[in-house]
Amino acid sequence: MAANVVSDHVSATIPASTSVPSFVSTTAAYEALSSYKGLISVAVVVFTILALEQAVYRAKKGSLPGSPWTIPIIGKFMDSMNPTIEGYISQWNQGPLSALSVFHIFIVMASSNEYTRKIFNSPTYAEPFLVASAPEILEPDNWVFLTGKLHADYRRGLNSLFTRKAISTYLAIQDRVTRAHFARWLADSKAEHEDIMNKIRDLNMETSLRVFCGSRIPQPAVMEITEQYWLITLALQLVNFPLSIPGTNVYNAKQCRKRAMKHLTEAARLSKVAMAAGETPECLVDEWVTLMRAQDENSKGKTDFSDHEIAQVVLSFLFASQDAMSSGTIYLFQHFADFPEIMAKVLEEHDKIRPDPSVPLTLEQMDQMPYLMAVVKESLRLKPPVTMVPYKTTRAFPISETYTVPAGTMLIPSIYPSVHDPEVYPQPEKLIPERWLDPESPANKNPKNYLIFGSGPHKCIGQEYAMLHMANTIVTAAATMQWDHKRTPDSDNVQIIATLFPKDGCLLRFKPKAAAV
Ligand code: HEM
Repeated sequence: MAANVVSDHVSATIPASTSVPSFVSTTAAYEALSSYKGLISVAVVVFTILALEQAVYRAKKGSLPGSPWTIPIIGKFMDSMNPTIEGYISQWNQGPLSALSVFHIFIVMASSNEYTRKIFNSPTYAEPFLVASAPEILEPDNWVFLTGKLHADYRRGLNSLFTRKAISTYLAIQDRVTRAHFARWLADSKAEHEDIMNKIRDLNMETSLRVFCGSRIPQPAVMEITEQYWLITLALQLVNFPLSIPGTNVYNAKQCRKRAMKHLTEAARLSKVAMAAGETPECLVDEWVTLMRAQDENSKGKTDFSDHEIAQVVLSFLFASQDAMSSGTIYLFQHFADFPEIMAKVLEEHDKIRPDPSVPLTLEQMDQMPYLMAVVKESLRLKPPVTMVPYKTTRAFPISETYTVPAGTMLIPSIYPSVHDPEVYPQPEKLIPERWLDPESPANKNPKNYLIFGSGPHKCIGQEYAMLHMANTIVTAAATMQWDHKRTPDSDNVQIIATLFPKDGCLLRFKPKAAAV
């Protein structure tokens, strides 16, 4: 019926002079109108969806600053493909909380210290939300995905791996591995300056694997994991094709994880055999197995870790540390070269404590080098490896008096603004290690701003180990080698590959030190 009405109307509008027979023109017009009508219907549906998208975004955004509209469908996808620190700063400058959306994922970013800390410390409302592909990469039952009491209990079982006593035994391993890498850097040193990104990544990976697994993991396995780990870093970018199909970053990372897990599980098995045979513990896994053997049912936390679980924990440590440690170490090398007066002061302090640089440093000696530790702390502050940590709300989160973050929102506490706050760190863009030496300085009076390692129940478990590893690496490098930095217009610019790196990769040239052993 309706069709007739339309066709009558259309035929009436066909000019009488047309040479086309009227029944043909009527049918053609009818078809044209039908497809026109179809197009209109599609347009109405699309328009409704887009309007709904804007309405949902605006409803969730509420009073928060941020674009009043979201770019249809993709939101700020293009920005997240190529993140820049300038882009983040402009988002943070919008307010202590601001909104954006990427592919319908509603995101609230916190820039103030107050809100950032509140997110880190509100486990009943928000939990860490690594990248969407993380469960594929690490396996969904990896302990890093646990929450609440389960997480706390599991983590308690791991705390013994990072006590001062444990860390002091790792220093000698770190020393041995880093010196072997320095020797190779010197042997391979060319006339031109070279990008040190890969050198540092390799050094950190081998150090970590030897600290965690000692000789329980054979050298070819160390090399295989070191060579392939980059595949995991690539899959960790905030935006990635989410499915694991051949050729995608997530698929490649998964294959890399499978190979790494095979080696790490075997290392755990060998460690259990060696400890049962009464061998002396020589690495983190050995210490852990020894502790497990000594624990009884009254011990707190989880104590019965299988080979697979041990391997998963080691993998989680690699996952959490490799990029951040590489970022922190690269900037230390760059800062030591760019500020020779700071390097000279570190060496002056060091030479009194360790006159013979061929001997590994002990933890007690590290304790006697406050200036060195201040430089490491300040270098991390200036270029925080982790600028923000994605969390997700598990329920509506009344974060302020005027705004409640909806359940299921990606909520991002940002570290960078807290450690660049000019009230707490005057001249925040300058490397000033001395700010950490005066107990009355605003930096020391406001420890809550130093969020480099997070805060709350998920605070970095490897913080002390990481600081000591980086301090040991840089001071031993400075005591045994010389290097100069080829500065480029990009040396102070930042590229974000999961963590922060100098945009030019940091071009250095190494030489042996005349008096170095
Ligand atoms: C410069 C080096 C490092 C930096 C800047 C860093 C930073 C961080 C940050 C910001 C977090 C999130 C904290 C939170 O959500 O509150 C974190 C978590 C974590 N980090 Fe680190 N980290 C570093 C090195 C390491 C190392 C060496 C290890 C292990 C040996 C490690 C293991 C972990 C683990 C397992 C977590 C998750 C803890 C949990 O969920 O309970 N990190 N780290």
